[in-house]
Amino acid sequence: MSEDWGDLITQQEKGVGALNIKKDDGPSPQPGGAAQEFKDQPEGESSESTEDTEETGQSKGEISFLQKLLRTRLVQAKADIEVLRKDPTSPLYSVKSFEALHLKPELLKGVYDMGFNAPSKIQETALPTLLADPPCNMIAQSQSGTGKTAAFTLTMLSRVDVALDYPQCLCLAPTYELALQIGEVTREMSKHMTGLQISLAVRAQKVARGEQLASHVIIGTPGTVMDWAFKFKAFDIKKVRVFVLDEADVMISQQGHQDQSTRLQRALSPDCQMLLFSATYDADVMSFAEKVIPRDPVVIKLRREEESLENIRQYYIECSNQQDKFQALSNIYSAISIGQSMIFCATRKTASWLAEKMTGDGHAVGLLSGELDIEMRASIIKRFRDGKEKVLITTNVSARGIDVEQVTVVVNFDLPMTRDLQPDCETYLHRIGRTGRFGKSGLAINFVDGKRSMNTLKYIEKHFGRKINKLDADDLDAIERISS
Ligand SMILES: Nc1ncnc2c1ncn2[C@@H]1O[C@H](COP(=O)(O)OP(=O)(O)OP(=O)(O)O)[C@@H](O)[C@H]1O
Repeated sequence: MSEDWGDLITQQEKGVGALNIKKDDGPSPQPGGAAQEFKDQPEGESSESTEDTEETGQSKGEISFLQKLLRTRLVQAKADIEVLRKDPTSPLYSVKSFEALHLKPELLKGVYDMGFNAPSKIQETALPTLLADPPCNMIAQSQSGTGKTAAFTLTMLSRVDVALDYPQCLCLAPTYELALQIGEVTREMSKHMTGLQISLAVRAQKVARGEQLASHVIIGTPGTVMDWAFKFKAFDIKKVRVFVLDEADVMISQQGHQDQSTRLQRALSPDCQMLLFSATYDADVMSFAEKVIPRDPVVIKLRREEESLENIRQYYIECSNQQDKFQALSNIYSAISIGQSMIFCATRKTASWLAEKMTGDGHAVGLLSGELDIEMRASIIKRFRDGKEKVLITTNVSARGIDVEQVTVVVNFDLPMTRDLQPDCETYLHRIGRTGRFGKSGLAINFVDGKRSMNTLKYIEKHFGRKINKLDADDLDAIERISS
């Protein structure tokens, strides 16, 4: 995925046609830019939110996009794959290398240039089927970060004929930012495919009446794609050979998107290859998937990665109030050298208070919270990933999907609770499961202030069957020892 928000922002300034992304020195959200479109969209429900304390102002699309920005690499997924074929006699192919897929040499070069040495689990299972002839429809589910985008991008680029000057591949994404991300991956992967042109069908991009697109791949949001296809007739949807619907689980959170996607799909030629990707396979996603991907799709489901707390040393510190917690935090930061850390607070108010206190103490702190617009949050994530800030203070917004390699310490300034104030073990796992990945050891420190939070801690300890040791915030030697 793109690591450069600046690139994404500048793309909005370009006209329809080939992606011609100008490099930008850093995040420079444009006031009034196209990302502003999101403010008008309905707010999504985050299962991580609680009414008066948490982030409630974000759509699923925004969350998905921010998680992508926080992720720096492929999530390792377990091998448990379920493949449902309508034709039980079909062999289940699997490839262990990109060479085995017999890609066009220029495409293979693009894949290697992106640093992909071998296909991921979902890619190794899906790609042989995706690239087989005759083309076959597919519904594929696997958790975020397992390589789905690369899988369908590769499919589109494998099937495109650069000699033909009209759109042949159409990819729908639920939001502007997600569409731009896919555009970025497609651009990178196709960089050796001379003449290949990509158009972004997002609200900021206009087509003139009567204009005929000569680009080969269109990536966009359903509403704009519909306008281009039906209102402006800027391309002939019947000539599309590969249709991809990405992030179906996010897409269905908006009825309008569902309807638009379905209308577009119905206008496709019957022999167009239709693909749907989703990070989850709840019943509502599957029923939408079956509606929008008819005609015997192959269904691939990859079991969710199970995170483990094995490599993470967990501690708790008893404090009497917020100020006391801050003091404990200061002791920790003075006693151990921390690469990068994330601190989770229950409320925006606490998060802002803490950010101010820590900044006053000379720490380089980023504050990520829901009241900021998406451009600001993207820019904060980029700065943190680039190491410009060592501490990221946040509420639950970023608990999931964080995979910033340098994060060695996670602090629960407040323990995670559900909406009805019960211990939230799942969020705890997502928060601290982000350090200590890939065999590295991580450190999680929990602040406990009072009976309720002590009960929460005990509950979490019991739930995971792993001891959370007590730490004395005034014993600097002990704090020093836990870091070694
Ligand atoms: N075969 C591969 N080898 C190494 N890295 C890969 C490979 N495939 C994808 N990646 C990288 O892993 C990360 C996640 O991949 P990708 O974005 O395709 O996942 P995804 O399943 O589409 O995630 P989401 O559901 O959030 O869209 C990206 O940074 C991508 O560049």
